[in-house]
Amino acid sequence: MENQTGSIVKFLNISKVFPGVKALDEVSFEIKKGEVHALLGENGAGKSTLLNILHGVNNEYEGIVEIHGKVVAYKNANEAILDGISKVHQEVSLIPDLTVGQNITLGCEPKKGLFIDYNKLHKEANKILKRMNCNFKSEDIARTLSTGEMQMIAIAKGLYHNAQLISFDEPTAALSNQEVNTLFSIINDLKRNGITILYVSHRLDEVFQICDRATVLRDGKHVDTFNINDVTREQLIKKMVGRDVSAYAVRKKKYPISNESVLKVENLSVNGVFESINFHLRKGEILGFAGLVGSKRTDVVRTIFGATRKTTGTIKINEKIVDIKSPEQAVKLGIGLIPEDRKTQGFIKYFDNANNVGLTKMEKFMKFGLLNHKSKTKNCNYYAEEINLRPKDPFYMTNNLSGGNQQKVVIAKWLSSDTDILILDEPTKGVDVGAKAEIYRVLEELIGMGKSIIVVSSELPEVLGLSDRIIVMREGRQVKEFINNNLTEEDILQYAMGVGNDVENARI
Ligand SMILES: Nc1ncnc2c1ncn2[C@@H]1O[C@H](COP(=O)(O)OP(=O)(O)OP(=O)(O)O)[C@@H](O)[C@H]1O
Repeated sequence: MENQTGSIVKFLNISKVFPGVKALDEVSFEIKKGEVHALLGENGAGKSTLLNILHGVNNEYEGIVEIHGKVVAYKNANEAILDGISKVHQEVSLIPDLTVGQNITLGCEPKKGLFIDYNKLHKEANKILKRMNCNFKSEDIARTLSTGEMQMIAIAKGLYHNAQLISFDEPTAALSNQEVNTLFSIINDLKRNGITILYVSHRLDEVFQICDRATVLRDGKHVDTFNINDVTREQLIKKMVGRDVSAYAVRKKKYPISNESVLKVENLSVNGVFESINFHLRKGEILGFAGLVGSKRTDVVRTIFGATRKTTGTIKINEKIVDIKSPEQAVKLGIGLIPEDRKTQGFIKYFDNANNVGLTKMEKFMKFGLLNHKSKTKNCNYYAEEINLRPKDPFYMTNNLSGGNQQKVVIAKWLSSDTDILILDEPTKGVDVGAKAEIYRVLEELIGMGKSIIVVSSELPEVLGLSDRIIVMREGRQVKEFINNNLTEEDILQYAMGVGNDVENARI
């Protein structure tokens, strides 16, 4: 029997340099066999780079990786999988038109002579799915499954290859509460079976809930590795950020809200998606939208922004009816939307930070018909400082930033824009704890300047901490509107989950 407390992975002096950035600087630590080990750090700290090295995605680095005491240098992710090192990442890449079983066994299908033995393939895949208590089958087509179920396939793929370690990178970002619970019970089950978990997340509650030990990276350097029970939340944040930061959304000042309504939405519907949405947004107010995954909050704000065509309803800006047919029109009318999917909808791949941050106000940087690069760079420098962009370099290509820093660029683009109405969809998803606090502070500043804000968020403490009023949605319907007076998470959840049925008296 193997030593349960021995290490499965040892990183020894791992360094990795990208042009202009030392992403990892002599990082050394161990992951013990059978533990759930959190890998933590701010955006750009080096977490993904280290994962890529572990999984053979990135094979040019300095230092040594040992698995089970043997030095390894995987040339690609497949070599790592065959050696028992698997990964489940946020954007699970499956072939949607293949069956679940084909996805699980892809590249290593059981064969009968020269041909794939489909009977055996489904039998083996179903055995794994049963072990994981999944309620879908190997024969199902992958495309028909939910995000959470697709993640289960990625885990099953690891188990098919006899995974000894599975890494998870922000696995809960797109999951419903129930799917998160299922995932955690599977992780506990894997752990009981001696499988090691490496867990990357910015959601600290989850880290305290399921992790045994944690390693913190900061600016590519190893800060500490410790038992999670030995630190408080505040101590953990301090290790990550290097200073005291509140991870909670708290409004420091309450500004007076005028009665002037800047946006009015009446009976807005999109056939088959959501119906009869009615609300108004006042000048200087933060209006929160709460609801479970699938409640269609994103669809509502995308429709207001002109990215989806409405079926019925009226939108008024400053009491005037407008017909917003495209996002360009919305921007002209003074509405900005920071989308949830910032990677594909937020920035231009071939632009540097200065161009991306300044994207919505290029005409402001024009002087005598020429682009004034100095003021564009100054604009970027200001916001890079505000939200702690890493690296802050205005000439750095946004596409080469870490995932979280790319998000910060998109957020900076809209914060720096001159929109009167700003809609933020999941503003702090994938954003580190330090930047969260900065974003909350900038939102407060904007409100102080008389702007109006809509925040869609799955993080209840965030909606509760920021909003003056909160609209709760469930399955495409607006089920409750609250004035945020000492509201609790339970108040919101009972409507989001369908326990409360105060639809008739929903508006206050
Ligand atoms: N392909 C690349 N080219 C240039 N620089 C890169 C590349 N990939 C990563 N970097 C840089 O390496 C550093 C570490 O990035 P990494 O993606 O590992 O951070 P992270 O901790 O995973 O951040 P996040 O929480 O935002 O995902 C960052 O400064 C990033 O800009």
